[in-house]
Amino acid sequence: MGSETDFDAKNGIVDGPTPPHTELAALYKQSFAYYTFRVRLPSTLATIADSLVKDKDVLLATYGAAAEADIEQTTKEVRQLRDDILSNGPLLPFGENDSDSEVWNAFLEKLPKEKRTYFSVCWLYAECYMYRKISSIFRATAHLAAYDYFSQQKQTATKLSVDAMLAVAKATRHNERNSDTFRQLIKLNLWGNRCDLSITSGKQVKPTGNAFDQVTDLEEKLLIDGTAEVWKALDGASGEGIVDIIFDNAGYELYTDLILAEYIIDKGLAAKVRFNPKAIPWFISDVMEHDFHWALQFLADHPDPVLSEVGKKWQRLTTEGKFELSPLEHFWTSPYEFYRMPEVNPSLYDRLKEAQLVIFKGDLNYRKLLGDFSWDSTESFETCLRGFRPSNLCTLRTIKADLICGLGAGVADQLFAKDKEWMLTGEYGVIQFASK
Ligand SMILES: O=P(O)(O)OC[C@H]1O[C@](O)(CO)[C@@H](O)[C@@H]1O
Repeated sequence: MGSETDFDAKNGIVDGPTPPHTELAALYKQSFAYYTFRVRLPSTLATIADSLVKDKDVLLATYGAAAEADIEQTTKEVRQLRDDILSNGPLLPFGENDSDSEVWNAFLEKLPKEKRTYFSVCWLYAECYMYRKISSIFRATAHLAAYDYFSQQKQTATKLSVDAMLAVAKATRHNERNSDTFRQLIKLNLWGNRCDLSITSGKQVKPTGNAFDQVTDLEEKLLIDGTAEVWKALDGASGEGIVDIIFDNAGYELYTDLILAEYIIDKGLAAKVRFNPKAIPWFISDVMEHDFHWALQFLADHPDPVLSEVGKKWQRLTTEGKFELSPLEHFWTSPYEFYRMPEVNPSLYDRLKEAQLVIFKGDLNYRKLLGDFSWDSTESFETCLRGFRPSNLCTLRTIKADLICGLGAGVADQLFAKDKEWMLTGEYGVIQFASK
């Protein structure tokens, strides 16, 4: 690879920030997208390839000796993908016949030709493409097609969170139905989104300290607090309804999702909470179906009786259908912004319409709600949703990408004056609500 300057010149990189009211893209050198494609994602890919080499014996023991050639092939292809990104290669159609290939290929086909490379296309599309591409490398093999190459990292993250999980479990067994308790739990859930593995390119972060003290301490970092409206949407309803949670990360965040879901069921705020997992390994730590079941079993088997009781209770709620895993939807792992859901996946949109509240977790879901666009920071959330209003909806997001809306006048400027990287660290958060 040539020098940074050669790369930038060759690929028409613009030396500046993303202009206002523009699609985010790695094309802008001072954007987080540029750093993501130059540094973070190549590092994620290197970790996958290195782990395949390091874990070879374990993989052979699990998938059989015949998997050796697949391990070599996938290692090679993942490294190739890394090189393709570092040389701003093209986004090519998927060759295989998987259920979502057609949707992906139709999407790629509609992109203007000059925009079909990692650094020229919208950041959201390129990053989703990369995770879909990794999945297709493994799916094409005879023995590793079902292998979740992120599962070890997700399980380690869960194990590292046991102290925090136990403290939360002990503090939440005798909750009351009231807006104060709900406020604590929704904020606990919001700050749980700090623990995602993709912002750190896979480096583990152990949640420490008392989670409820943190909720209080972090109050000034919560830039928009729509909790009261969310509570109204739940408390004012019949209790017979459905709440959908569009999952983000496994580990501690998933645990706090389930703590909130348990409260919603136990306090009669809804009859069912439906969880929406990812169909393929996604952004390192996103929850897949097997992560959900693994987490419940991990808790149920835990030697600590409080955690074990929690795990068994959540398994029971799942058996009773009060916790429900929604059918897998490839839409969540497609490149589409959510405002395009009614056209691309009308049945999913209709399903979300059944809910009294839809909770979108995390930074990537926020990017998909807003459509990777440099909105004015004071633009209203409703405007930025571009008509996506299947039901009452809210977003619980710690800020890890350079886009936002709904802030008061001058707030973003003050934050930039304090720290020019304030949008990239997960230090700040928002709870934004839009009614149906
Ligand atoms: O797990 P989350 O909160 O969706 O965050 C996903 C990550 O993906 C990004 O949106 C892009 O890589 C980051 O900003 C963030 O680190």
